[in-house]
Amino acid sequence: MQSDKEGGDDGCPEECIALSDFTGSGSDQLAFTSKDKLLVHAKPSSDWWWAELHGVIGYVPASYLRPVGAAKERDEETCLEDPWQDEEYFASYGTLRLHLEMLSDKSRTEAYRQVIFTNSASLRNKVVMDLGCGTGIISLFCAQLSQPSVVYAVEASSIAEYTRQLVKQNDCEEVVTVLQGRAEETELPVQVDVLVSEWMGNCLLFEFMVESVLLARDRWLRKGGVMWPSSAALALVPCQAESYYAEKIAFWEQPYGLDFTPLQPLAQKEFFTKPKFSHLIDPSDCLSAPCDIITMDMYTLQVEDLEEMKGQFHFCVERSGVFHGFTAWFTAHFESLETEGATVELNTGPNSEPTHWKQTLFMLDRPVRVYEGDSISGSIVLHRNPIWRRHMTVTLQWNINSSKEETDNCQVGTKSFPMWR
Ligand SMILES: NC(=[NH2+])NCCC[C@H]1O[C@@H](n2cnc3c(N)ncnc32)[C@H](O)[C@@H]1O
Repeated sequence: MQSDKEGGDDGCPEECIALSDFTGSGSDQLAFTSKDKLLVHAKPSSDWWWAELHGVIGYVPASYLRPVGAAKERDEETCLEDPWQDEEYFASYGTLRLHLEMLSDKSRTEAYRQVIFTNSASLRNKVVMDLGCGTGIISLFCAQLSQPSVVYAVEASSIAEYTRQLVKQNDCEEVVTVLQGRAEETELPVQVDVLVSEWMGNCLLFEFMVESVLLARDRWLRKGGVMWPSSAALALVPCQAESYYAEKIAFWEQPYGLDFTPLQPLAQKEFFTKPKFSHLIDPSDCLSAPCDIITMDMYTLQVEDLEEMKGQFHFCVERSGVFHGFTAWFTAHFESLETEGATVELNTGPNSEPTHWKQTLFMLDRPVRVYEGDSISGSIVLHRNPIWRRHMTVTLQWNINSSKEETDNCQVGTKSFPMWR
């Protein structure tokens, strides 16, 4: 409600600077670019403001804006230079640690070899782009198992210098061309028939390397070309996590005969605010059948879709137990180059061979006893961080519909988990 003085009681109109690009979706949202100066006319809610830019007016996400002249956040200072944190990101891939981890992951690496092997005939004379090739393993599989005309192995980190040596060492120079640089800045001489990449991060999206893959698709994949993976899905299941809960919370009940329970709220905040990466869930800890709550079609997905990925779920509790939280993982599918050919699946869930991603555990603040026949329904939102572009926040909202009247379970809950900022 506007007050009678010049500005409103929410300080409007107020000039704000954009901290990051916002492409917006829906006709009433106003798109803008990082560092644009917008005039905020009203702040109807804490999340969405009514603003104007170059004479156009619409809703904008408040978290993307900072009032002109307001003190810059430390994060904002550093992130305006490098919202992608590329320096440390590509430095981490310039050493062998992560490449050793990925190459040691047989499920992951064999899945890509299987894709190349089962499509070897159709890859003959094809032009392939391996985006983020790392040590070049996928490109070497292509050269070793099939006869593509060329594979452009694109790699931004300094490992690319060694990738060139590996290509030479394995007599693949005729086929594989290593291009050092970010895919977004790489020029290829031709369009490609196949764009292959191993871009999946924890919880599928973390690192947001997928944005680079979508941009390369739009720029270099020829009409009718193939994306590998062709699709990907995020799976979720309500679960028990008794040992993790005991390790982090129950521990304080009586260490060495003393009562340390006043530390439990601190422990819950410290250990359960962020998701737990590399969690190995035992299938017996799943309280229901999992479901795919977010699916990504790599042919139609748009970069702006990545700002906010939403999913709904409805789980029927199949076994009584303690609902400690949710576990998430992903599957990726690689369609065949031949019509009617077999699709290859990379499944990082609890019923498949473990991978280096393992699974991701989201712990509730308070465990809830649930019973067979109960249902847990709700929603998940993966909200990309408007400032730190490789990060996101996962917000889970759930309702427990108990099949037993007498239980006093908390029926509704919601929690947001930063990954990592
Ligand atoms: N599955 C993942 N989460 N990460 C595994 C693949 C990551 C590899 O791709 C490289 N990489 C990531 N983004 C890019 C990019 N835009 N351009 C070139 N190389 C890249 C990165 O340096 C690393 O070698």
